[in-house]
Amino acid sequence: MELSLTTSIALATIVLILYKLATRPKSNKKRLPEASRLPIIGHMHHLIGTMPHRGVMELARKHGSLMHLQLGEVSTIVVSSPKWAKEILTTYDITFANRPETLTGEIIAYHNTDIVLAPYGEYWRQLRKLCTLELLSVKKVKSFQSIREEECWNLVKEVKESGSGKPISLSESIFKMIATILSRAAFGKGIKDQREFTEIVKEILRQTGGFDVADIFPSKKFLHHLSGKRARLTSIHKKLDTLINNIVAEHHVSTSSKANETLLDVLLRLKDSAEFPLTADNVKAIILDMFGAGTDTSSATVEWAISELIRCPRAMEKVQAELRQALNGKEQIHEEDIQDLPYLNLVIRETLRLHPPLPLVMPRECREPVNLAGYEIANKTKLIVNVFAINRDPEYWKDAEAFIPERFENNPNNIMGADYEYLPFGAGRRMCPGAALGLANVQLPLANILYHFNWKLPNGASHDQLDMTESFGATVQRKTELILVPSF
Ligand code: HEM
Repeated sequence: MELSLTTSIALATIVLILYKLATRPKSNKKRLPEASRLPIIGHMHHLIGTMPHRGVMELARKHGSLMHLQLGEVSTIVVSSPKWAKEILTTYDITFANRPETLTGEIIAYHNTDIVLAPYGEYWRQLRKLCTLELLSVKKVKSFQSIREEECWNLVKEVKESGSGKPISLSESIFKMIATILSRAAFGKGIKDQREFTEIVKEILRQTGGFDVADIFPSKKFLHHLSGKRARLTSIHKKLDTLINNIVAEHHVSTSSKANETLLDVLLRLKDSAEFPLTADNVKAIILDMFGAGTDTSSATVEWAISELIRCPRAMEKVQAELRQALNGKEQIHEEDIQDLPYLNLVIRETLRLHPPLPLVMPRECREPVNLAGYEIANKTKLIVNVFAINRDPEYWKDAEAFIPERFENNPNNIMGADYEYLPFGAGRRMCPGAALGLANVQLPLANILYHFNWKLPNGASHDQLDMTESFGATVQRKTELILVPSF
């Protein structure tokens, strides 16, 4: 059979291309170490069935503390050692100062106009300034002291009313208390829809975190519809938007004194100012952040602290003795009473080391191509800093897996290790701006729970039988509710 001239030319071209591909010199670009990968899904199969922070830590232990992960379509670099965290969060911090776009951010966070997800730039810088000067300043955090004290006291009364020796779900009570503290700080006393608002925030937190199919295949829009995620998020957003609109509409500026303003008062005062002009949607996105970033993080920390103390009776006894000696029979605790209690603070720091609520911090994204130690990193590469792995790096931490609050004695750094070996609040430009509020919302609740009651596991279980399984979502929480029996 004779071939036509065109077919012959086409075949010759294909053969030539194949020959060129087969004989082309191998790229001499240095490639980051990585695990074996599969077409389309990349390295996702290594993470199936694992908690992402633990799965990624195991991969890093095999492939190195600076490694590559292909998550579907998204090229990602993973940092898992203090040395690399320091290098990237100092020298390359500005290069990686963006956040990757996510479906949740687009739909829920008013097109990524909140603080957590806003792209690096002038708008985000203004928001951070707003946090430092107004919303999360030391003064503002202090101004909410009486709210914290009242709500902690309400929790104590609730436990007392439920009776000595009767099991209660501390998980539920702690989350409710912290959500109420934030709600009162944001909106003032008793908003009508507070319960519904808290439930929606909880639902949003359930929908975030992990490696969502929509975020690992951002170009495959049909998957976002197929998985039902887009529809779910849209429905949550509608409910949330209506609720915040109602809250704003019913809101009366409660005070003429700046010192006593709620977070919403501050935002409404600034909304039309020349200094921080904000749209109505910007105000809603920022309010949402205060809850989204502030509730689960603090409540998980209080729960993990109590869980670790239950499993370590020696530390429990020591922290309770410190509190009881300092408070000397006092009924209601004020923040001044516990400010300088060293062991309580060591317990909180050790809890945040073993259980950073955001173990993979918040992902970042490269803003331009960069050469990192000889590796070419492309624009828009995602960055994951595995703080969980860093906080447990055996090269930096003796008995890294054990709960030993004393390890922080004589270590003056509170929220960040000098060598980037301790990063529960992240580091660099995008570091948590709410650390002071977050810590205040951990310290007083924990002090109250430990001071007023002794705790044990239900049904006579021994302290080492407490289930410590994690569940990965927006934050890492206990998988099972923390049910304990108080005595007083
Ligand atoms: C124990 C409590 C908390 C912990 C452990 C925590 C931890 C973190 C971490 C690890 C990040 C990511 C940092 C990074 O990307 O490098 C973050 C970001 C953030 N946190 Fe917190 N946080 C806590 C409480 C709070 C509170 C109470 C608020 C405010 C009410 C808050 C507001 C934020 C915001 C707005 C961001 C985003 C910052 C940005 O992207 O520029 N956090 N937090």
